[in-house]
Amino acid sequence: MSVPILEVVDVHAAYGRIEVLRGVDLTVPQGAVVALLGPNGGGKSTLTTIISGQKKATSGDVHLGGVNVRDARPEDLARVGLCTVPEGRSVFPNLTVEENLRLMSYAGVAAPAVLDTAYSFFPRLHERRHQLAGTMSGGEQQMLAMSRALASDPALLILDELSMGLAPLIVDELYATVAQIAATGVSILCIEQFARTALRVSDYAAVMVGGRVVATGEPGEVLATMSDVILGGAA
Ligand SMILES: Nc1ncnc2c1ncn2[C@@H]1O[C@H](COP(=O)(O)OP(=O)(O)OP(=O)(O)O)[C@@H](O)[C@H]1O
Repeated sequence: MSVPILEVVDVHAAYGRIEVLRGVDLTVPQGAVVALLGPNGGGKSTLTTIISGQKKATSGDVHLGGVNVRDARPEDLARVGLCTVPEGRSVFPNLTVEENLRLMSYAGVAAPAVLDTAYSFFPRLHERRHQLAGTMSGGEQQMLAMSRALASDPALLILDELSMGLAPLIVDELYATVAQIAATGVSILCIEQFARTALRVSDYAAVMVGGRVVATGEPGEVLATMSDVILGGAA
C-alpha cells in the first residue's frame, strides 16, 4: 500500500488550559476523498488549523506524504502540496474573477494555465470572468476560492465547510466538481456539516466528537452507525 498523503497520529491541542483535541487519529489515503464530519465544537476546525500549520499541537504528529510536518510553517506546507480553502470565501471582492485568478500566477504557474484549470472545472466562472468577485453569489465565490486553490496544483486539498450558507442545489453542484477534481488524482479532506452531500462523493468518512475521531469507515457504514450524530436533523 502506498504511503498515505495525510496521517494524523494521536494529536492533542488546547486553547489555553482547555484541551480540545484529545488524541486525534486520521488518515487520508493517496487519491482519496475523506469527509470529516461531526457536530459543532467537535474540533474539526482546530484540527484543520493544526494540519495547515496555523496552530501548534501540544503532542502527536502530522505526516504529509510520509514526512513529519508537525512543526512546519504554512509556507513550507504549501510548498509540499497542501492547500486549504478556509471557511468563508477567500476572494478579493473588488477584483474581477479573472483578476483574482491571475493573482495566483505569481507562484510560478502561468496565468493561462490557472485560467484554463478554473474555467474547465467551473464554466460559470468563465461566463462571469469580468464580474467583480464580491458581487457574485456565495456559490460562485466558493467556485472561485476553489479555483484559486487548484492553481497551486495541490497534492492534498482541504475544503473547510464548503457548503456554509449555501443552498442545497449549489452544494450538490460544488460537490460534483469535488468528485471531478478527485478524479484527476488530488487527495481531498472535506470538513463538513452537510453530511449527506459530502458522503456521496467520499471514499471514507471520519466523525469527530469531543476532540476525538470516534468513527471511521466507508460512507454507508458511517451513515448507518452514526446518523444521529452526523445528520442532526439537517443535510
Ligand atoms: N480560538 C479559540 N479559543 C478558545 N476556544 C476555542 C477557540 N476556537 C475553538 N475553540 C473551542 O474549541 C472547541 C472545538 O472547536 P472547533 O471550532 O475546532 O470545532 P468544530 O468541530 O470545527 O466546530 P464548528 O463546526 O462549529 O466550527 C470548541 O469547544 C470551541 O469552543
